[in-house]
Amino acid sequence: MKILLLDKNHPLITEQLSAKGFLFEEDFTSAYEDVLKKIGHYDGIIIRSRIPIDQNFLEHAKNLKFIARVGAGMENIDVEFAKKSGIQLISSPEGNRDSVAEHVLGMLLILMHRLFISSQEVKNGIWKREENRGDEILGKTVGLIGYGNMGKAVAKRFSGFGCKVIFHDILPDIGDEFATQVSLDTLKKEADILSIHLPITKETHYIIDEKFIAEMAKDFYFINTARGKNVKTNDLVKALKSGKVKGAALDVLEFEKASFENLDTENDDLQFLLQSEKVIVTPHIAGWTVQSKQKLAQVIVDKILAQFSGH
Ligand SMILES: NC(=O)C1=CN([C@@H]2O[C@H](COP(=O)(O)OP(=O)(O)OC[C@H]3O[C@@H](n4cnc5c(N)ncnc54)[C@H](OP(=O)(O)O)[C@@H]3O)[C@@H](O)[C@H]2O)C=CC1
Ligand SMILES: O=C(O)C(=O)CO
Repeated sequence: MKILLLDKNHPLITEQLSAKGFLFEEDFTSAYEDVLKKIGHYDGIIIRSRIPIDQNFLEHAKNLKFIARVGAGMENIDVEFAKKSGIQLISSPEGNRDSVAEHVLGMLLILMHRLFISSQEVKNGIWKREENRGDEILGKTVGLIGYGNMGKAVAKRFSGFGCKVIFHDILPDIGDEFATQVSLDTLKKEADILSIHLPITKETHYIIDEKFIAEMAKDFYFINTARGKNVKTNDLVKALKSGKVKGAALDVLEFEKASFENLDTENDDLQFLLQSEKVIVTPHIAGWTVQSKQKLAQVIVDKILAQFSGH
C-alpha cells in the first residue's frame, strides 16, 4: 500500500510500517490544491490537521482505503462522505488521553491554588499571602460533559483527588467506578467545576453559552480542552466578569492560531482572556506531550496493521 504523510509525526510510523512493506511519501508543505493533483495515487493518508479532508478532497482520492488521524478529533474530515465512499477512518485517542487528563488537572491546580500568579509576584519581589489564598479541589463536585476517551481519563484523576465526579453523555449507562452518570439538569445543579470533553457537532457547537451558564446553580470553575467552538467566548467573558465563572482554564480558543498570529487588537474578548488573572490559556497542547507523540504513533501503526497488514 502507498501512503501519503501530510503532517510530521513520530518516525516510528514509517519505521514500523515500512518494515511491513508499506510504501511512503512525505509532503509536509504542499498546499491543498497541489495535494489534490496527486491524491488519486495513494491507498492511505496519515494526517494531523494541516489539510482539510473535505468532500472535494475525497472525490479526488479515487484509491483511498484509509484516513489515519494522529489525534482524537475528526472534525477536519468529512466523516460522513468518507464512510459513504467506503474509506476506513482510523483515529488514536488512546494515545493522548493521559496527556489531556494531566493537563486538565495541571491547569486547574494552577488556577485554584493561584500558582502562576503568586510565583510571578514573588519573582517580581512581591510577597502577598492573603490575596493568594487557594481553593482546594478536595471535596468539590466535578461535572464532565462527554464521557469518552478524554472524559474517562479525566474522571480517574479527579476521583483520586477526592472529588465527587458526575458526568453527562448522550450514550446511556456508561458510568463506572470513577464517575456517576447524571442528567444535564443534575450536573448543572451540582457541579463546582465544569470540564467539557465533547467533539464538535451541530449540537455541541456553542453548547456552553449564556443560557447554559445561567442554568448552573453555583459559581463554578470552567475547563475547556475540547474545542474552542464548543464555547461562545463572549458569553464566557461576560460570566468571568460577573463572577459566575470563578476562573477558566482554556487549552483551546474560538480564535485559535490564525487570529492569534495576527492578533486583532479590536477583539476585546480575546484581549480579556489574555489579560485576566482568572484565566489560564495554553496553545492547544493538552494532548501534546513527548509520550503522547509516541503513543499516538504506536496506536496508528497498530490499527493500520490490524486492518491492512494482508494488503
Ligand atoms: N486539546 C487537545 O489537545 C485535545 C482535544 N481533544 C478533544 O476532545 C474531544 C473528545 O475526545 P474523545 O474523548 O476521544 O471523544 P469520544 O468520542 O471518545 O467522547 C466524546 C463523548 O461525548 C459524547 N457526546 C457527543 N455529543 C454529545 C452531546 N451533545 N452531549 C453529551 N455527550 C455527547 C459522545 O457520544 P457519541 O459517541 O455517541 O458521539 C462520546 O461518548 C475530541 O473530539 C477533541 O475535540 C482530544 C484530544 C486532545
Ligand atoms: O487529538 C486531538 O483531537 C487534538 O486536539 C490534538 O491534535
